Amino acid sequence: MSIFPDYFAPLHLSLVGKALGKGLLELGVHDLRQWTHDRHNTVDDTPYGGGAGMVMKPEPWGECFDALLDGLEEPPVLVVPTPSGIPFSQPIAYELSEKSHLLFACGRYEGIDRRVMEHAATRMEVRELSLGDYVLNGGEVATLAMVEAVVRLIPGVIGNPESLTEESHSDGQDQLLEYPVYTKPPSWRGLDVPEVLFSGHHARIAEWRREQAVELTRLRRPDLLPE
Ligand SMILES: NC(=S)c1ccno1
Repeated sequence: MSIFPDYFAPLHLSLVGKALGKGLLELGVHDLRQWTHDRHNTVDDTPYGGGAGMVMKPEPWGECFDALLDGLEEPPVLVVPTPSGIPFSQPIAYELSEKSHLLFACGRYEGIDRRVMEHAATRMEVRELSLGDYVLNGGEVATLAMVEAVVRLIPGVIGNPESLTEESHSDGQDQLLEYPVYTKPPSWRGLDVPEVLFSGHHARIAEWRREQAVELTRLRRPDLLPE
């Protein structure tokens, strides 16, 4: 749900697009203005208590929920991308990938009237999630990122599911950052591929990759290292 539905055209590309084509998931993009009734399709108003900017009115959201939940066998999960949310993470992506229906509420302006999330919580699970400690102009870009992170975990979307086990933040990597990867040529602009990767000695290669992952994590994300 967004006032800029065209933001989601990229979801018809690449892996998500292929998954849609294979029927592994369905995608609906809903223009919130469809649930306004004035000639200007107004979705915002001035904030109570004063302050800069505008706040998204609750009425269009409520009517949008009514329409989208109508006829659903079970309630969806409402995901609200917001800088004030719980940090989005790979474990949360896995959790969401197992849900049957996700709704993404893309806020704009100074945000969505708080009563929208309070009302939504009476009829579905609500997850206010943040991509990081920075502010975007709206929830659309964050939704694109979250949808990609979630959809790629749906069985059948990624050709080789093994590749999911060795990437950063995966269980197969103990949530460490991913080790460096190389391909041909063996030497490029004076830079050589580490010899161990030519050894054919799988145990040594695995050990080297683990060491690299631990070192990279220690340098960049010591918070991810096991206690
Ligand atoms: N950091 C996130 S998710 C966000 C949403 C809107 N602005 O920032």
